[in-house]
Amino acid sequence: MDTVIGIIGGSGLYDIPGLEDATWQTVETPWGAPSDQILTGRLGGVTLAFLPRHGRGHVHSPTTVPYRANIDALKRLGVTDVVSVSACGSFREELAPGDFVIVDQFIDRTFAREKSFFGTGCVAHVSVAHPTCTRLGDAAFAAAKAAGVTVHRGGTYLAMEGPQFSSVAESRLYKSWGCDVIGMTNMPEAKLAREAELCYASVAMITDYDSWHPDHDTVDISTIIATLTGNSDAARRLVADLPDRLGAERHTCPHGCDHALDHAIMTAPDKRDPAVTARLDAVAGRVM
Ligand SMILES: CSC[C@H]1O[C@H](OP(=O)(O)O)[C@H](O)[C@@H]1O
Ligand SMILES: Nc1ncnc2[nH]cnc12
Repeated sequence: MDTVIGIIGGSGLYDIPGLEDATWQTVETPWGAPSDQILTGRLGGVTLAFLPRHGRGHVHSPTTVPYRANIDALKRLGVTDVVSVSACGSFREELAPGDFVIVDQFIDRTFAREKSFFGTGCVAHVSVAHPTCTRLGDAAFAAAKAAGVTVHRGGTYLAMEGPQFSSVAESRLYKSWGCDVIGMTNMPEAKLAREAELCYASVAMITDYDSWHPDHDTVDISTIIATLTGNSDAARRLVADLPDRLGAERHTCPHGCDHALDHAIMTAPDKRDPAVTARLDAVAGRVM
């Protein structure tokens, strides 16, 4: 089996220059249209698919990003490994603006999004105890180092609904919970990637200290954009280094990400709704 790398580009990352045979492809899914066309091509001998999470021109808010369509579309294109790149606030002094963090845990505080491919007609429960893939996170960590950025391995990402930033009281609360970074988009994306049996890693690009820090201004969009402008080249260097780390030949994930559905579906085969199972062709076809 071949490795196919999927990159979900967040705020500030809307394209990947330098792909061989680059084509923007329209992909249709049973969950509607993805955020945008998907840029496919070859990089370092590996196939890569790039999806701008908010769409080119930043048209989708964190709440309206079509997360299910995005993950389904990547799966449909044969993607095996998804790396998310996201702008994030920091809850720790030592995670400074400009640094990258390879996130490994999440606290999901979003509440206005569809969070599963499954439901009435075909119920499934996957584990997200370890919501990111260690092998893929290690590759992203090494690629970030090679890209010359200050990068930290491991961190808990608080996913908030947005689109407004947190109040000072909320920011202090999340910090007191032990969260490391905050953003608005990695949930339910990471949960859906697990349901689709895709390895998922998240690269947080720190843009600000949110609103808890006594010596820094509370977060606003102009600070974020200023930091992102400096960060986007480093993010592209990181992406360019990934094919070498992952290799063209894909082996079974040692952490089981690609077998997450093995024992997850609860609904008896004769009780499954055919219309619901038809929608799951790409995501769960392996076990249906
Ligand atoms: C542009 S600031 C807020 C916005 O940026 C982050 O998006 P992404 O994770 O796609 O980089 C954050 O989660 C908010 O959606
Ligand atoms: N402080 C913050 N809160 C939520 N999302 C963010 N994205 C970048 N900085 C953020």
